[in-house]
Amino acid sequence: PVLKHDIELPASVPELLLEKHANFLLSYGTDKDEYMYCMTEHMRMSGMYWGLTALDLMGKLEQTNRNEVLEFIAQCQTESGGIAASLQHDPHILYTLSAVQILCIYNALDTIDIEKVVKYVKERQQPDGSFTGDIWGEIDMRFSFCAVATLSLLNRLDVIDVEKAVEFVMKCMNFDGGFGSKPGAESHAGMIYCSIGLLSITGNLHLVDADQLSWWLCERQLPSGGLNGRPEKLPDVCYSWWVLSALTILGRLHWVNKEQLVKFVLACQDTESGGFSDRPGDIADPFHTLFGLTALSLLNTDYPLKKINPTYCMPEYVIQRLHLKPARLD
Ligand SMILES: COc1ccc(S(=O)(=O)N2Cc3cc(-c4ccc(C=O)o4)ccc3N(Cc3cncn3C)C[C@H]2Cc2ccc(O)cc2)cc1
Ligand SMILES: [Zn+2]
Repeated sequence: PVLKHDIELPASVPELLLEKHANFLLSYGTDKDEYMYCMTEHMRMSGMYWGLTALDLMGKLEQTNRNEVLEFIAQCQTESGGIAASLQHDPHILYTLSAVQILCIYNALDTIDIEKVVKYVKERQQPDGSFTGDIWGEIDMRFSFCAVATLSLLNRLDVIDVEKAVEFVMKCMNFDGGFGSKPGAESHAGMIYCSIGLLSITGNLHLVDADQLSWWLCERQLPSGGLNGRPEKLPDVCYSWWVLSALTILGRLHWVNKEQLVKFVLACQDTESGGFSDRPGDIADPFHTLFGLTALSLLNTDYPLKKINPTYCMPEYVIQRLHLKPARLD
């Protein structure tokens, strides 16, 4: 039997409900007892990065409490220099990147000890060029991207062995042109974003077969217009980001059907609460809200959204303010 790997879109989809999405994000986490607020404490720093970046894209950053956020980040920096997701939590490279991204958006890098952040990230690199996520030793190519993105935002890529880091990423490339989380792991759109992002920052995009990889990426688009992360999977709005950002860096964004994808993304809006969910009809969250908006930003729609930088997943004006020029194939 043919397995169902796609969804039916409703006949009509709502317009972009920007005010509702802004209110959804601004009120997320105000009720400290709210179920989702408690359930996401372990990734609070990333949740704040997703919400603040989405609000900035909508031109609502001045409605956020800048001082409260900066105070929280400073309190989350630990003895090791690494930054934790929440107070009293352990530091991790995922949350160290999220914190540095937020500080760059607020133009407030001087509110934490940068030298100690650099030391923490440097200590994560292994002899084979790979990176651990924290002191417990888990290796994942995601952490290589986090390390390189964090250090490049701080203009301190000099402290790690970039060549070895690139060597490890290329060991994660598969015969289908895609990338997995470790050598031999299956290709996944999220891992392709991390590897292409790292190669973009370090100026090594010539190492990939752009046509073969872009073909694998645009194969992610389904009849519903949505994109999935691997063959045989259901579409999900966050894959719009992983796939579109990589295709943009590879200079082949035009290979996807823009109109159908825009329709899918708009169908993922929650017209009641505001925000985007992974698929039409599911619960909205800040993670999918950011990636619904970044997809519309990358697709050059007429909606009043700021440009997103495909390599760093941060507003383009912030990357320009930092004088960063991540490479792209044209
Ligand atoms: C709801 O189940 C999960 C599963 C994994 C995670 S995760 O932290 O490993 N992560 C990010 C992620 C976050 C959310 C979410 C809900 C509410 C908030 C508040 O900010 O954020 C939801 C999902 C999610 N996932 C899981 C996912 C998304 N689409 C399909 N799935 C299975 C992604 C996951 C991995 C990740 C991706 C990017 C990143 O920067 C960090 C982690 C979180 C919740
Ligand atoms: Zn998703």
